[in-house]
Amino acid sequence: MAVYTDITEMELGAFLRGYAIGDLLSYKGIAEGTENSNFILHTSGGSFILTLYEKRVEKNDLPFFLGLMEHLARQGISCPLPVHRRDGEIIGELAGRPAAIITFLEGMWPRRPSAAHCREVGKVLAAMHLAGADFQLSRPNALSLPGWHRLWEGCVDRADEVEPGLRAEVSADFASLEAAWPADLPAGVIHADLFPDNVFFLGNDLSGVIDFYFACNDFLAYDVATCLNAWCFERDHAFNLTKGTAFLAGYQSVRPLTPTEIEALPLLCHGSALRFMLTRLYDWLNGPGGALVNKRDPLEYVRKMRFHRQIGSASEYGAVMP
Ligand SMILES: Nc1ncnc2c1ncn2[C@@H]1O[C@H](COP(=O)(O)OP(=O)(O)OP(=O)(O)O)[C@@H](O)[C@H]1O
Ligand SMILES: N[C@@H](CCO)C(=O)O
Repeated sequence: MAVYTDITEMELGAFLRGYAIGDLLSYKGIAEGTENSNFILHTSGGSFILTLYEKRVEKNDLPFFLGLMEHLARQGISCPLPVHRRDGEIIGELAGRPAAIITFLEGMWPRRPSAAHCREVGKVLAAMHLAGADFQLSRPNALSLPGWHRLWEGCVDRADEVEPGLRAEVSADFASLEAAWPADLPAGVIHADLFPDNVFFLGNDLSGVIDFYFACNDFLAYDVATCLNAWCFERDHAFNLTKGTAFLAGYQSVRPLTPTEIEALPLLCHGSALRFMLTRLYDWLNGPGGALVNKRDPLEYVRKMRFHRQIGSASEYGAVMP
């Protein structure tokens, strides 16, 4: 569930008087998502998403996230456009939380991504990387190596409860990834969480990208690695080379990867798999409500870590050297 903070019609009415988006016709909470409270609003001016930002999102980061959406939308990327209030601001306050309204995107996220979906995602990821190049704000990746360590400290003592031997396995990964992590690859603004549930399609056409709340500055190829993990594995945990090839070809049709980026992919995929394993493991062990609702499986990502460890070259993902 993702309505942590409820709002009354009166509160919402007062909040909406700050905007020029017409009269409220209806609103309801959205069950999907895990981080923030989201509502769909129908007004005489159209449909919108209202988000109340919960604990995990730093208020100081909101100008980066919302400013990025506005920047990308203006560059032709199909993503939500933050709605400005009558006073010109895009961040307000509702029910004691920072809150914003963004435009509604039509479409559905693909429950079973096809190679055609993967190709389109590759293209839009590369287009976002190019469009982000002249975005003026920056935000370091809070979930790179030092952030992974902080998460791990919160789980290490109980890791073996999730799978015996996990503690030793992950500790060894930290050592090898830290020793080899690249220092110098093309960098810029990355989405950092471009999973299928954050990409909408109308049929086979990509209609929009949402959820920029992990966006940050990091290696562009790290975003490529995250998508290989999120889009190109099957439910039985096997890597699908056809999907990997389609995703990378889509990406490279818009922004060719450098040979150094391609060579780094196995390492970046391994690191990105560790990153998502860690947030999942942390939530699994420390999240609210014990073992209840909406918890994502850390072991899915342990399997991906194991897969990437034995990769010899990025051609095994479908990458073609320029
Ligand atoms: N601009 C939008 N247009 C249409 N639907 C949207 C839009 N933004 C969000 N949604 C809907 O709200 C749901 C939750 O949004 P979002 O993914 O941003 O939430 P979240 O709490 O950050 O979740 P998580 O980080 O776990 O994905 C989405 O699955 C989608 O159904
Ligand atoms: N995409 C993340 C969830 C939070 O955005 C995951 O699958 O672990």
